[in-house]
Amino acid sequence: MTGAVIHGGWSFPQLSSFVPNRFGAHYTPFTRANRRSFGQQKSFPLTYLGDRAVTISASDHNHILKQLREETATMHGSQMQVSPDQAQLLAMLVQILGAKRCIEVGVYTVRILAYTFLPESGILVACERDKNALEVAKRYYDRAGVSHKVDARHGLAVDTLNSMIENGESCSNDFAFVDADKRMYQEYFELLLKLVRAGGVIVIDNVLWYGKVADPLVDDETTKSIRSFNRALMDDMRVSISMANTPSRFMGHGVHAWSVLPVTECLNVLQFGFGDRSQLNGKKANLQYTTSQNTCSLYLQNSCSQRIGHGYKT
Ligand SMILES: C[S@@+](CC[C@H](N)C(=O)[O-])C[C@H]1O[C@@H](n2cnc3c(N)ncnc32)[C@H](O)[C@@H]1O
Repeated sequence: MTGAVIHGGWSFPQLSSFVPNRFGAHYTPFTRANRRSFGQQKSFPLTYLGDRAVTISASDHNHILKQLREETATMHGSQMQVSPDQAQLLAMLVQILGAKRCIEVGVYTVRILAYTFLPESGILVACERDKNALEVAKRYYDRAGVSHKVDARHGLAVDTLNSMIENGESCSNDFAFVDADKRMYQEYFELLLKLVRAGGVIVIDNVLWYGKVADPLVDDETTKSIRSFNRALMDDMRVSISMANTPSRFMGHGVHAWSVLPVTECLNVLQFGFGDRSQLNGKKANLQYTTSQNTCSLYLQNSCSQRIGHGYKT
């Protein structure tokens, strides 16, 4: 096969030989990967693994958090809440870091677990533009007994972050989590680089955006914006980065990739997204596809040959 790549016993044509198929209309555009309906594949469906990961590593043992999840599930936008395993990873980072001052950009209702690890003198600045969601979050901060550690700011996150800088809070924060408007990621990042101290951690969610950043067929504004943010980060000498893939039951897409980006002067940043870091660098990305009788799957050549896209023959 011309241009084939051998990986893990499989032979895949290079992505470049796949792309023209779009124009030849051999395949419909990719859909989100790893849904249960794709469970006939040779690899384990990652949603299943996600379910297992949640079950074995991060059950909602905090009953207040569980109630919050249940209430949130009835709300508009409930799919936005992070899964328990992801929340637990954040909580562990906050704990390991010994964070005292945290910033959350895009709160919705959840994430209490992370901030229960803040010391009594600790503070979370919670930026959220949705008043209703923030009210729910505040009610549960009360119930969890952490409301004295939360400075809930209703409004646009950029305004809140700018006002913190104006108030002289630069370099005084240990940890930040970014999960609001994806098209604003670069702006949030620049502001947080000022606000978070050297040696702190910045966590960024959804950087691979359901695998769309690696799908050449997707060019909506949000995806393009995340792509360009990711590219900029790869070349940003102020940070060093890392990404962890975590399965996500609640997001329903199997692979949920998270990465950590430390700043050169030891500021650490963590990205969450979908897929693998190799997706983020156009030059290094090594995407392949494989076909069966009726389907076509897009793979990343990484340690676990993740399937990140799926299409059907037309
Ligand atoms: C994906 S949800 C956050 C989920 C939450 N971080 C969690 O982990 O469960 C995104 C939230 O960001 C908020 N948001 C979006 N754009 C915003 C902005 N420009 N300023 C403040 N909040 C924003 C939305 O209202 C929404 O509640």
